[in-house]
Amino acid sequence: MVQSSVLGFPRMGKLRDLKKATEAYWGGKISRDDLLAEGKRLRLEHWNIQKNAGVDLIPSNDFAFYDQVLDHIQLFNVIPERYSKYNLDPLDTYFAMGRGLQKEGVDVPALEMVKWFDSNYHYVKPALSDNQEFKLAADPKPVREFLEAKAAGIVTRPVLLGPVSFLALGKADRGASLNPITKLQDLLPVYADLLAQLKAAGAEDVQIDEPVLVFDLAADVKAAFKPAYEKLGNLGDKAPRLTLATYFGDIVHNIDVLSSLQSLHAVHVDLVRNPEQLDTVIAALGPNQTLSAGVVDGRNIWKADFKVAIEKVEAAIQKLGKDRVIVATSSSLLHTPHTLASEKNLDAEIRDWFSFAVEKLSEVVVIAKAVTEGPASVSAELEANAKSMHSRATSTRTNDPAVKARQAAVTPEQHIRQSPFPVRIAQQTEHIKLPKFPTTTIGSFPQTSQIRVTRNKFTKGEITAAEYEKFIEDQIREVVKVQEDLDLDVLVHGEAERNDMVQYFGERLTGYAFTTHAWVQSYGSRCVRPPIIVGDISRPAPMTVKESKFAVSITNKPMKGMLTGPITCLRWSFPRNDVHQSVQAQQLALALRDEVVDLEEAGVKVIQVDEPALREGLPLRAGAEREKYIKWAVDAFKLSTAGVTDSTQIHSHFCYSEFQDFFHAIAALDADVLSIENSKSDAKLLKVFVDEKYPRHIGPGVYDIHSPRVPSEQEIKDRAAEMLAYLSPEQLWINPDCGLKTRAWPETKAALANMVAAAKYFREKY
Ligand SMILES: CN1c2c(nc(N)[nH]c2=O)NC[C@@H]1CNc1ccc(C(=O)N[C@@H](CCC(=O)N[C@@H](CCC(=O)N[C@@H](CCC(=O)O)C(=O)O)C(=O)O)C(=O)O)cc1
Ligand SMILES: N[C@@H](CCS)C(=O)O
Ligand SMILES: [Zn+2]
Repeated sequence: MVQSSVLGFPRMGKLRDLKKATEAYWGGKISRDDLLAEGKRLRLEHWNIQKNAGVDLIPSNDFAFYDQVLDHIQLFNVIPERYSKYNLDPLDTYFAMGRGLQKEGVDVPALEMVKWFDSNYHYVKPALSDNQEFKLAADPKPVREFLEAKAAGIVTRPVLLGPVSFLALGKADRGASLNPITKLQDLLPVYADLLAQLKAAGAEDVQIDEPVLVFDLAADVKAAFKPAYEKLGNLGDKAPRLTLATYFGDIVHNIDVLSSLQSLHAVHVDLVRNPEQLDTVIAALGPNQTLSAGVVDGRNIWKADFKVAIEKVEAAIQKLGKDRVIVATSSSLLHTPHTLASEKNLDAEIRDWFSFAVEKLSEVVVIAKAVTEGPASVSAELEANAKSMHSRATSTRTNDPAVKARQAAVTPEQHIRQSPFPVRIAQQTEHIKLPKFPTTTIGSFPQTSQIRVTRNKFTKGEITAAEYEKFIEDQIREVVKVQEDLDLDVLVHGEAERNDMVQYFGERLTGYAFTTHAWVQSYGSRCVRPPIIVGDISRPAPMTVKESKFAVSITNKPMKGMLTGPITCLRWSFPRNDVHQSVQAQQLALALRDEVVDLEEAGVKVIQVDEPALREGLPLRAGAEREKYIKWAVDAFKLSTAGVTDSTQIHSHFCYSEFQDFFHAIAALDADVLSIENSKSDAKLLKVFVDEKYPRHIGPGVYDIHSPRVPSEQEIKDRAAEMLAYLSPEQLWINPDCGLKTRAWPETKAALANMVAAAKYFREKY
């Protein structure tokens, strides 16, 4: 029998219940026990949904109050002393590491948070000390949650992040210099103990995620797999069987590693992303090993094409037999929204093309049944699926000849600014008039609950468009006044009218569908509702001009227009899977180009086009695919921005971007000013700008915006002084790491006041 399996389920709940409970706990509105009870309720609900859908292998320990990697940091006691020294309740230590804490004598910033592979999910990076010791937590979470499910009559397959990935995704803590992978031998006994406890609790199978296998691995990381799994896979009756899971890429380049891991029970590969790896992986399996075939997309919302999926699984069965194949989601379903059932406003034709997490459970079950019992056993499901596939493939909604004609007419010249940077900056200096060390922010100001509630009322028709517009104008007025009082140099309008920097644009572009409840966790309690690209994209009307024009009209200071770039719009939407992403990016670029030109005409002299997802889209492995991506992605940005005159200053913003291996792409954008996230990284990383003789302006973030903590003026001065070791005073802008939408007003004003004071200090000094 071919079993069905799921690698992980979204944990927020149907109505973002976990977000609400967690934020209520942080705000002191519910107790620790209330929060723990809500976590338990959600876990049980999610296990039952999977059980009722008929899934054979149901995950546990995929739940986390903040992040699954952070769970492992606490599980193995990789807790830096700056957090443990306060002897907080374990849950509060956990949140302090995730989001920082500044309260009642505690003042500690968060651990670094970075993107999870090429997704829009963020994980907390393990930070190891030179003398790092590992210790398994008492009452380990994976065992506790396994027993919790078992008590409810559901035998689950616990999910662990494997030791090699845990270490390879970590780093040396501040002041330490170790290479984390050198600690493998010390970590393995802790895993062995954990596996033994899981087995004793009744777990027969464990899913052990080693997603780093999709990367080009450093030799020492690659070499770590064999000793790790020789130990963990040979614990005999004392341990569960291990299914090693990889996702978001292929493992063909590391296939020798796989061949050496004969102690594993099963290997999971992502056959949505890389179907071509199937034969190589099968050939590397030992005679008793099982293949977990990831054929239902865990990263997108399109219905699986049953015909294609079944063909892949049948191809595996041909070689391995039915008992050695499992049908699975390609990755955890964490990256998909909870259920399509919550969407009441979707057009019926389009809705029929989608499948969210709950619906994907049925997909793995149907595919497993089709290959176990034969297609006749699920003929109705197969027929309905074939109809949906046909409907989408032939729909006129996906095809806009006018968009295609415009794309065909794009010329190389449209990607290039009129003059080179020295000419442009001279004109911009004249046109915009800025001091040295100009201060600015990244765009958004606090999205207060008043803003969200008012928008919600407008969406529900409880207030009129005119009332909402007036409300937004008042918000802009307030934000402009605050910035003037703070004496910032380049102002922003605050983005109060935007629900999200991508969704907002998706809702204004033709070719998109958008949802009401399709939330996906981005980090911690924060969620996003990615709009869905269903067809060719165009801009029926200006999207941001009204608010920017209004903002320009109420101040004498320069006002930045604020747009989300084509690659970020693409990556943080659910993209089409029937058209290459480069085509979708170019369509977005053309729509944004018109918006940029309209903003310029409206008197906006500075325009920022955010591209925080540019780095995230980089193929995970070096090689030709990467270079191709960089070419089309950079072209899309340039196409969107190069329609302006020299005196208009183009900014771009990047957060979450490790730019060391990506510098040439950022440089190729030819943006006049870059603002980049830098406050939690070593300023030494800026050396690349010197080495590469980067000529244009840069604002490396001087403080972290993810935490409510207020940086002191001195801290900001120290940070900027470090930057000046690498950047010239003429180049340096002073700004935060990213937008301020998640912050509250008191900390925002306090932090910006310190930032402006620090900038003035340098202005005096130079
Ligand atoms: C910069 N980042 C972003 C990423 N991806 C995006 N798509 N957008 C981003 O900005 N990826 C990388 C980072 C991740 N960072 C963040 C930062 C902040 C958030 C965030 O705050 N998310 C909000 C939801 C934002 C939103 O869409 N709000 C809507 C709906 C608000 C709402 O909850 N309404 C209520 C009713 C009103 C009320 O009572 O409050 C409801 O529907 O029930 C809006 O403002 O209209 C979050 O709350 O998590 C995400 C990623
Ligand atoms: N302009 C956006 C960028 C976030 S990456 C903001 O300020 O929120
Ligand atoms: Zn940002």
